[in-house]
Amino acid sequence: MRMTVLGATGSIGCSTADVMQRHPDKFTAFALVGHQNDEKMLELANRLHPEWVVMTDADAAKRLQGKLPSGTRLEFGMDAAIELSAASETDMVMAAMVGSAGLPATLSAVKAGKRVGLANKECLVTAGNIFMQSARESGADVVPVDSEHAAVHQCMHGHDYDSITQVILTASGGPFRDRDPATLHAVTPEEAVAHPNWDMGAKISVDSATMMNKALELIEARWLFGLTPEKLSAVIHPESIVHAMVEYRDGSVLAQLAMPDMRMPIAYAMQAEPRLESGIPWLDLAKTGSLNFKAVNNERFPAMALVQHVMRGEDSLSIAFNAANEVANAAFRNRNIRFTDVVSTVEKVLSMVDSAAVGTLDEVWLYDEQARRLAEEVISA
Ligand SMILES: NC(=O)C1=CN([C@@H]2O[C@H](COP(=O)(O)OP(=O)(O)OC[C@H]3O[C@@H](n4cnc5c(N)ncnc54)[C@H](OP(=O)(O)O)[C@@H]3O)[C@@H](O)[C@H]2O)C=CC1
Ligand SMILES: CC(=O)[C@@H](O)[C@H](O)COP(=O)(O)O
Ligand SMILES: [Mn+2]
Repeated sequence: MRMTVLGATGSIGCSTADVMQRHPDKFTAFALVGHQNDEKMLELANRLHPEWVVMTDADAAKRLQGKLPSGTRLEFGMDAAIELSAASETDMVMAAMVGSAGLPATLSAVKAGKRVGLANKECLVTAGNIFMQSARESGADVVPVDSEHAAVHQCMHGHDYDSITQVILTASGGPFRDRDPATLHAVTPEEAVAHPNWDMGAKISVDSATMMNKALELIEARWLFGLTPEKLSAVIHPESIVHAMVEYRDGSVLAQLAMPDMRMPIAYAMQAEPRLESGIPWLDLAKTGSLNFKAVNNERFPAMALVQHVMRGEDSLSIAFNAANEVANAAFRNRNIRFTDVVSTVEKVLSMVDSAAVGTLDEVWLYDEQARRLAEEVISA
């Protein structure tokens, strides 16, 4: 299988490279796409010998000139990523850019009917309807990579879809799960990115701390599995060993368990059957001891209350929810706002946006830009 990896230089991209290298007989790199991290890209190119390297940032591409292994060609810009994602030489695209910036190249792969491993949840939150409709039209196989959604996929496989009564995503609760809410305004970006169980990029780590991640994942599940909000819920599970559960009409609940390491869902997306060796540590439940669960407290995590409103509204709300969060999350990481301002900024932006149906990509970008502008205004007010 010839792979194009979008976001190759990131956390998911590097875990994908690890799985590819474990199975050189099955996977080769057609194209690796990064943004600014030319040093990481050089290391990956020397390991995987792709036919193409693309840096969406032109300066980063310049820094790579003359350094890539022979046989690897260099391009720059998002258009090159869009083109290579749809190229006939690409069999599978791993969609692991961060944010709605990843939508154009991922959608290009979907429209070209590729197998798409979807880590980039922001694509579905921003344009779920258009994205899934495009997949139905092209025959693209969209396979979840997000750990909870990969778990749901496994718990649904071979079972009657109409018998599903509830899909339950687990949430670690992030680094501030047990912290006094009165102290949350003072937490630092360093504390927020220190996830207790997963080693991830900075943006998603902050999303886990605010629980925006779980809110985005409920919307992601809605589109991936075609479920109404009533059939979707989340439960706190501090150990991140059970990734999701699917409850059936007869009261049976199927769960998927694995150690928290993204190479497992990545390997499953790359080849579900027969299963691939992924390199993750074996789960030893006797060593783990106990698995704990408790209800999500929406007062501690207001993002989880907001998403209920968003899921029951039209798609403009979902676009604004994501875009405002991207702006506020970055502002927090840049120390321009406090941690507690992240979700309150999203809430304020939502209160300024009409709930309207969205039918085209042009409309998607209009709502996305409007919400970004509003979020900047809220932050600088
Ligand atoms: N990490 C994880 O365990 C999980 C991640 N996900 C999702 O996967 C996606 C990637 O997450 P993660 O790997 O953690 O993120 P990282 O921050 O580690 O990596 C992000 C990748 O996107 C690239 N990138 C950043 N900005 C842009 C841009 N404007 N245009 C094009 N490319 C860009 C980066 O390039 P560069 O570094 O070269 O600048 C990098 O390759 C996110 O949507 C996240 O929610 C989902 C489940 C788990
Ligand atoms: C690994 C993965 O899929 C992340 O989305 C992870 O779930 C984040 O953990 P929490 O959002 O549950 O803290
Ligand atoms: Mn997840």
